[in-house]
Amino acid sequence: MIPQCGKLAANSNVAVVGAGVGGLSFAFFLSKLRPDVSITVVEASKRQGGWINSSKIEDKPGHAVVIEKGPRTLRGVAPGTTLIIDVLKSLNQENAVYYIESKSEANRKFLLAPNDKLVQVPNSPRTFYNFMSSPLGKGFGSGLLGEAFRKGPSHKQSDETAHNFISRRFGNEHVSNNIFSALFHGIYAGDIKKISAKRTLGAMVELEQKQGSLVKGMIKKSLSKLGGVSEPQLPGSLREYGILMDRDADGLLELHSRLKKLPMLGLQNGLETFPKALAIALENTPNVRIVSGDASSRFGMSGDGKSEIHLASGAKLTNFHHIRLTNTPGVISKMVQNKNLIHQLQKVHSNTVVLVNFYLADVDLIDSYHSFGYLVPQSNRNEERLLGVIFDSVIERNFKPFVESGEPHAAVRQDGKYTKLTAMLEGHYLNGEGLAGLKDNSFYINSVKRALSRHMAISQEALNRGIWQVTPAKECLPQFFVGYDDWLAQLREQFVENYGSHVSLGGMAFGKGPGVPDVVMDGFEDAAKLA
Ligand SMILES: Cc1cc2nc3c(=O)[nH]c(=O)nc-3n(C[C@H](O)[C@H](O)[C@H](O)COP(=O)(O)OP(=O)(O)OC[C@H]3O[C@@H](n4cnc5c(N)ncnc54)[C@H](O)[C@@H]3O)c2cc1C
Ligand SMILES: C=Cc1c2[nH]c(c1C)Cc1[nH]c(c(CCC(=O)O)c1C)Cc1[nH]c(c(C)c1CCC(=O)O)Cc1[nH]c(c(C)c1C=C)C2
Repeated sequence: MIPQCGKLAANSNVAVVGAGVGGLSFAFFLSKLRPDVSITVVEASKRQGGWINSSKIEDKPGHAVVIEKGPRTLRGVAPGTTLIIDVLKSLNQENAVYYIESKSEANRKFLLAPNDKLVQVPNSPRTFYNFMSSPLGKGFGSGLLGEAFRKGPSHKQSDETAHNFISRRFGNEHVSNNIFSALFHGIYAGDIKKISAKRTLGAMVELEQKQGSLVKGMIKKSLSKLGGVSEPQLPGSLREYGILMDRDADGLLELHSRLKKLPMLGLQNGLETFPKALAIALENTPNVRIVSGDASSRFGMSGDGKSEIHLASGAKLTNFHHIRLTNTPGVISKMVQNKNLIHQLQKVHSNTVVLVNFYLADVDLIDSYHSFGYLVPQSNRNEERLLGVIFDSVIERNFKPFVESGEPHAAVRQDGKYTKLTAMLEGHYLNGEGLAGLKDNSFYINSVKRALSRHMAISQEALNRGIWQVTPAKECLPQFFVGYDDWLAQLREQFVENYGSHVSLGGMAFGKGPGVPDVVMDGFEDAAKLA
């Protein structure tokens, strides 16, 4: 987000706080658009990539296995994914791109019913029948049939919880408790009963406000599409990207048209391949430097219209015309001095997710549940406080090379069987206790073993033979509370009051959404506003 501001003067200095994918993308695009501008990226840790963290273990001498400790897939439909793939192409790394076909088993998803049975999310008449016959189907059929006749709120309200919105539209709370609460676990690690409907279900909220109901709105939208088969168009942000970055418009349109039909994509050696490629390109760019292992402790205006950053090491970086912050509101609140700003930033809580990675060579324990994975809705008793499980080995074995010259994915080449999965726990369940409530690694490993045995009948003996790793991602996912959009508008005003156009905000909490594509697109758009 950049307040309405002028372009950077020639030979300006810009600082970027954070070398996650948001900060690296912003720096990359700005360095391309304005090679005269000096850019300093300040990163607290010694590694770059932020929550994107593709680590490696060696299960046999010389055989490296990628273990994802953060994101691993990108949704194809997001315009930001087109940007990511096109940047990888410009860096001659298109061969690293893999995709999952819509009809692939890796695009199936399961939900855990209250009776601890895994039920596939419908993608065919048979799976629809099975789903509706399960406890998860309660209230869905009647809710959908009556949805078009249920009125919206008597008064236009600014915001409400996603739970209230869904429950009003379906005329019962079962659909939220059984289905939508699981999706909110799988994206926000959050509690649907506390998250903003406007921020997370904006398109649905707009349909109710404008068309009176979701079904009416979707029918109207479909009919309008039937009216005129329009030529495929590039979204505005991609058109701007093509022009400013001198990318072939037809090629971009073809790329975007192809990507938006793909449910998800991944990268060889993990998603970290993208931030790594950005960091290498930046390190080979004149006027750009990355300072790693030294946190920004505070920043502010230095009186001459410039801004400065104080580092944890005691060093001070001065003479900046613009500072880009790409951290969560809680982290930023520790860097500012203004009490009102601190108070406003501290209103946003970020949930902690505990990731438990499991790998076992030579045997496929996932067997009849081959899919992307499963999510646990709030209607399940869920004593382990499990949010969901991703079946990485199923995803990897179904990856197809995005370009013809691309090699089959290592998992496919191997053709051997193996089990790789990532369980995610805690999230909003930890909120009552905070970080002090985090348990030790063996507690989480045992919780996942119990859950996998109960949900998938995987034997404890097999689970005991595998490799386990536990990674607490502390305060990683900002929670979009009810009224978040109004909060963000107020925060933007406060930043302009305090820093004019000298500071901008990027990253999960301030842009279009929490996903990598959103953060990368925000980075491009805001770099373009300055350039
Ligand atoms: C468990 C998990 C799973 C996810 N899965 C997906 C997925 O499947 N698909 C998807 O699209 N998205 C996913 N996401 C979201 C994705 O990780 C984020 O969108 C993306 O990584 C955000 O990047 P960022 O640069 O905005 O922030 P971050 O990655 O948080 O980077 C911020 C950087 O700032 C640094 N920093 C912090 N404090 C300071 C300081 N004081 N000074 C200097 N540097 C500092 C940090 O070390 C970090 O490197 C997932 C996130 C999590 C946590
Ligand atoms: C079980 C917990 C979690 C899983 N992923 C995340 C959590 C907290 C985090 C996360 N996952 C995605 C995003 C980006 C969302 C976006 O706006 O792009 C984030 C922040 C991706 C994602 N996760 C699911 C879907 C349908 C998507 C979007 C498509 C994609 O990018 O692949 C649902 C889902 N998440 C998890 C599982 C096991 C699951 C479905 C079975 C893990």
